[in-house]
Amino acid sequence: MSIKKIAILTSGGDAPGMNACIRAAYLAARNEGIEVIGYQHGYNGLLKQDFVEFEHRDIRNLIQRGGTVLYSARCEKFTKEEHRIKAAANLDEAGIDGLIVIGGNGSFKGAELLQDIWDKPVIGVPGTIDNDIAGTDYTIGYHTAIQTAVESIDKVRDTADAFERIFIVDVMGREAGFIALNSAIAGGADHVVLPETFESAADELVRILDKLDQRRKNHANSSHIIVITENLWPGGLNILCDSLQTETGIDTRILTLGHVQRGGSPVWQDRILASKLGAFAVEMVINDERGRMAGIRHRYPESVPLGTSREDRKPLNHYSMSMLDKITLLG
Ligand SMILES: Nc1ncnc2c1ncn2[C@@H]1O[C@H](COP(=O)(O)OP(=O)(O)OP(=O)(O)O)[C@@H](O)[C@H]1O
Ligand SMILES: O=P(O)(O)OC[C@H]1O[C@](O)(CO)[C@@H](O)[C@@H]1O
Repeated sequence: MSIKKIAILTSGGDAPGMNACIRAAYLAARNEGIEVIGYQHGYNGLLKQDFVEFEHRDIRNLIQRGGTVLYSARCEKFTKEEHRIKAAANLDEAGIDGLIVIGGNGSFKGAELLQDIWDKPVIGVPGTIDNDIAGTDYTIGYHTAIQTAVESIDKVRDTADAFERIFIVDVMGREAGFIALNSAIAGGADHVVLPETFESAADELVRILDKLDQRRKNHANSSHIIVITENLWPGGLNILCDSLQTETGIDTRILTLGHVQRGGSPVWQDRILASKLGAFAVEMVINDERGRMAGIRHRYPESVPLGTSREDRKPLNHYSMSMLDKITLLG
C-alpha cells in the first residue's frame, strides 16, 4: 500500500517529550514524501474532524517543548462503538492512510478497538509519565517526571533538615511505583511506599516507624523523607501524617507534587526515546503493521501488539527495591 498521508494525535495524560515525538514522526514522514496532519484534543479531534495540517514551521523548536502542541484530552465518547465508527469514517474522509496515537494504556485500548473497524494501520507510541506500559522498557515523559520529583525532594530536604521534620512526598504513577521508587533512590529518600508491595496501612505504618526508629538510634540526621505513590494510603495522606506525628513526636508535613511532574522541558532521555519511537512508528505505518505499539527494548525500537501494553503488570526493578533498604538505614 502506498502511504500518502498520516495522522497523529496525543491522548490521556500529557507527558514531556510528546512534542519531540510529533516532530520526529513529522520529519520521518516528510522524508518519505508523506503528508502529516495532527488531530487536536485526543480522540475528540478525531470525532469532530478537528485537525491541523503540519508544515515545517510548526515543528521548529518543538523538540524541547513540554506539553503537546496537539493538546491532549480524555474522551468518554470514544469508549462507544458508534463513535469509533464515526472516527473511522472521518479518517477515510480526510484521506488518512495510517494513524499514530501517542498515549497511555487507555488510549491504546481505544486504538485497538479502532483498529478492529478501520482497515489501515493504527500504531501506538507509549507516552505517559507513569511508565506503566508493558512491552516497552520506558515511556515518553517518565525520565523527566523523575527529574522533576528529584529536584523537588532536594529542595524540600533543606527545609526538612532546618526544622528536623518528616516530609511525606506524594508522587504520581497511577497504580505503578516507577516514579516513586526511582525518585526515592535518586533523591536519597529514607523510605518509599509502593503499590507493588503495599499490603495494609497498619503493616506499612509499622515498617515506616521501624525505619525511623533505626535511623534515630543510629544517630542519623533527624529529618526524614518518605516518598509515596499517589492515592495509595487508605483515607488519604493526612491520616498517615497524623499517625507519624503522634507516634514519633516529630513534626510531619505532606508535599504533593501533582501535575508539575507532567510539565517542563523533556530531559535528554525522553527526547531521544521520543525521537526514536516517532520515527519508528512511521516505519511501522509504511510497513502496513496493524494494531501494534512502537516500544523500546534495550535501547532499540521494537514492534509489539498493542494488547501487550496491558497484558501483565510491568514489574519494578527488584534490585532497586531491595537496595533502597540497604542504603537508607544510616541516613
Ligand atoms: N476501553 C476503552 N475503549 C475505548 N477508548 C478508550 C478506552 N479506555 C480509554 N479510552 C480512550 O483513551 C483515552 C485516554 O485513556 P486514559 O484516560 O485511561 O489515559 P491513558 O491513555 O491511559 O494515559 P495516562 O495513563 O497517561 O493518563 C480515554 O479518554 C478514551 O478516549
Ligand atoms: O490530569 P488528570 O486527569 O488529573 O490525571 C492524573 C493522572 O494522570 C497521570 O498523570 C498520567 O497517567 C497519572 O499519574 C495521574 O494519576
